[in-house]
Amino acid sequence: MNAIHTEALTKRYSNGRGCSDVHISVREGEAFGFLGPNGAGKSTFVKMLVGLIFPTEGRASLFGEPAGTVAARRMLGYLPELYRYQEWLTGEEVVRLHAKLVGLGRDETNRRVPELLERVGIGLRSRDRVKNYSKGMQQRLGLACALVGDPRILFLDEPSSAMDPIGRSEVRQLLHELKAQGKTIFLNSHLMEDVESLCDRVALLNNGTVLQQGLVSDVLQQRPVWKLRIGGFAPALLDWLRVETGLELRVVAAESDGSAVLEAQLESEEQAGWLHSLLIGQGATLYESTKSRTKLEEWFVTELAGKSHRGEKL
Ligand SMILES: Nc1ncnc2c1ncn2[C@@H]1O[C@H](COP(=O)(O)OP(=O)(O)OP(=O)(O)O)[C@@H](O)[C@H]1O
Repeated sequence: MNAIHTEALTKRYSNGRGCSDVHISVREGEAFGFLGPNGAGKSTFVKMLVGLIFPTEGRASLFGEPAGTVAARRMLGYLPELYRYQEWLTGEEVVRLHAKLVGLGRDETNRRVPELLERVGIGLRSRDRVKNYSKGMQQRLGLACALVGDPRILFLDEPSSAMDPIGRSEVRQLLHELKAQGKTIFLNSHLMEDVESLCDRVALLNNGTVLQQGLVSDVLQQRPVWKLRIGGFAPALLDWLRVETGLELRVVAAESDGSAVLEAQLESEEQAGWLHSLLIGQGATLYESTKSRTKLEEWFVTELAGKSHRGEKL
């Protein structure tokens, strides 16, 4: 059974925006990255899964329970994109409140709350009032609240957007630990590196609909970029190669001694070999040739290139 399953899930706000016809399946223990430009509909989709808004059409379930029901909500933890906690309470009180809301007993609350506050990096500040917390601290608090019920599925909407690089790397580490414990993670994020290192699968949303989805490993293998370090480079050689091969070759670096690094997206090792022989045939020296994986960010940009999107700023 899938941890998350949606069929034609659609939310149309009165202004016609939202998201439409989203089909997604996430297996238990998987980390799923939900990507897309600002305003694509990522938060809208998550809000339907956690039961905060109702779909206009379509269906969604968590471990077979219809989204929005008590049975489904019991299984999830949620860190919203726009989090705000009771600023007159201390961090510890906020997490205790959430423990109560998820029905944790006293002993478990007493054990879990300090442990979680420590784990998300609030530790010593847990007795300060939330009004004295920075945005990053409040986001850490939000993570503790999402985790307090030990949920099977975690919905995280930009979980480290307010954090400094140290905070981001701590969150990254925490998410890896949670995944290793078998939690299912649904991650909305603009941080491609985080998605790339954590997620098994991704979907790319644009203007409310899914453009592409698949395994991260497949996406990264789609168009490997080759880097060729050569000697004897001249602009005329590049022009000749472009015409001869029809490839989009780019000069990444060119030195006055004639050495240069060329970059190209190639389909196969054979094509790379052919390019090598053409270069050598033209009198260039091939110092090094390496295949690098396509980064998710390049995929994101390439897939969206030339397409209109809502392009909203945060
Ligand atoms: N309550 C609402 N009423 C009307 N329109 C809304 C509402 N909430 C969101 N929208 C619109 O629906 C679209 C999707 O918004 P959503 O917040 O889901 O996008 P997002 O992909 O999460 O964006 P971001 O990356 O900026 O957080 C946007 O055009 C947004 O302006």
